[in-house]
Amino acid sequence: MTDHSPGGGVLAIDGLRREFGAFVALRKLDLRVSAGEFVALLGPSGCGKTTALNLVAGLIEPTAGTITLDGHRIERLPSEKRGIGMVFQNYALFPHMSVADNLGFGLRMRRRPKHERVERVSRALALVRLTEHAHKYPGQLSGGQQQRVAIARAVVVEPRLVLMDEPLSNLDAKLRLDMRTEIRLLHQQLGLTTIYVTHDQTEALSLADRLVVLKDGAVQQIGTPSDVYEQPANAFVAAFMGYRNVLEGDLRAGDLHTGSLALRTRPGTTGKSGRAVALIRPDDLRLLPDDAAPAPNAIPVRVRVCEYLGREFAIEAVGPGEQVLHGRAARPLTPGERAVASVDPERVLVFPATEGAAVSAPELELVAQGEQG
Ligand SMILES: Nc1ncnc2c1ncn2[C@@H]1O[C@H](COP(=O)(O)OP(=O)(O)OP(=O)(O)O)[C@@H](O)[C@H]1O
Repeated sequence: MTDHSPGGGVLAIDGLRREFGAFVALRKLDLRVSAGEFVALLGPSGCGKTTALNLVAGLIEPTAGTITLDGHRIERLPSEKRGIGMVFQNYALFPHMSVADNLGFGLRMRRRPKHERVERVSRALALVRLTEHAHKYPGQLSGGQQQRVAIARAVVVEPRLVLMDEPLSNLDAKLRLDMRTEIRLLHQQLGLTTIYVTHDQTEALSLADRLVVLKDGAVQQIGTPSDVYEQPANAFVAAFMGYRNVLEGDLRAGDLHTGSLALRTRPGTTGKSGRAVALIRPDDLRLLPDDAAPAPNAIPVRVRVCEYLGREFAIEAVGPGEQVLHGRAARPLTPGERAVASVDPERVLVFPATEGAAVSAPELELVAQGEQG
C-alpha cells in the first residue's frame, strides 16, 4: 500500500449485507466505483447509508459480502489498514493539536520524513485556504473552518478512497452552499475516489457523478444525477427527488382518472392500465390566472397559500376532490382566488399504485423540506 497513488482507487462492493440482531440494516449492496469517481449514498434517515459507509470504513464488519479496493479484499481488514480517509459531520478533530498538527498526524503515523510532512501539510492548508490559521487550535475556528481542516486532514495522506458522512450537516445554510462548491472543487483538483453520504437530494445531485438511492436497507436506483432526477426508477425515488404532487387513480389509454379529474400522462404509458400513481414536480406544475389561455392538463384549483421564492411564487392549491397541489406561479396569487394548474403530460410520471404505497407521509415531508434548500 502506498500513500502516493495519484487520484483514487477502484472499489468493488458485492452482496454487502449487515444485520443488527434480527434487524437488516443493509440488505444487499452491489456497487462499482471507478478511480476518481464521486458517488453519493442518498436516502431518508434510517435507510442504511451510514451502515454502508461504516462497512467500507471498517468501523463495523459485514454479515455477508465483499469489499475490494484496488484488487485487494478489505472487508475484514482493520480500519487503519484500509488506506481510507474519513470526514464526519462532527469534524472529529484533535482539540489539543494545532490545525497544522491535526493535518500532519496521519503523515506522522505513516512515518513520512519531516520535510515531506511540512510540504504536504502546507499544500493541503493552501488547498482549503487555511494557511494563516495553521497555528490555531480547532476551538478557535468557525464550524466551516473546522470542517475544512477535517477535509484537509482526510486528503493530505492522499488516500485511495475518501468517505464523507454528512460533512455539511452542522453548518448553516449559506456555509453549506459554499462548502459544497469547495468539496466539488477539491474533488476536481485531486480526483480522489469519494463516497459521500447525505439525506439531502440537492447536495447529492450537485456533488456526485453517480447516486445510490437507498430505502429500508435496499437499493432503489443507481444512476447519474440526471438519470435519477429525470427518470426515477419508482415512486419512492420520484417522491424523494422532489416529485411532491402524488395523485392516485386508474390509468386508461394514457390518462390517469382520479375520480374527480383526468390527467394526461407521459407518452409511453398509453399501453398500460390499472391502479397507478402520477407524480409531478412543483416546478412543472404552473399556476395560471383563471382567465388564462387554454393550457395542457388544465386543473381548476383554489389557491390556499402563496409564498415568495425570489424569482417566482410557490403556490399550494386545492383541486377537484380536495386534491392538494403544489406548483409555481410567475405572479403572486391571492389565497382564496380561483386559478388553473397546468402540467405538460411529458412531466407527469406514472408508476403502479403498489409502488405508490411506498411513498409515506414522513418521506414526503422530508422532500418538502429539502425543496426549500
Ligand atoms: N448498532 C446498531 N444496532 C442496532 N441497529 C442499528 C445499529 N446501527 C444502525 N442500526 C439501525 O440500522 C438502520 C440503518 O441505520 P443507518 O445509521 O445506516 O441509517 P442512515 O441512513 O445513515 O440514517 P441517518 O441519516 O439517520 O444517519 C437504522 O434503522 C438504525 O436504527
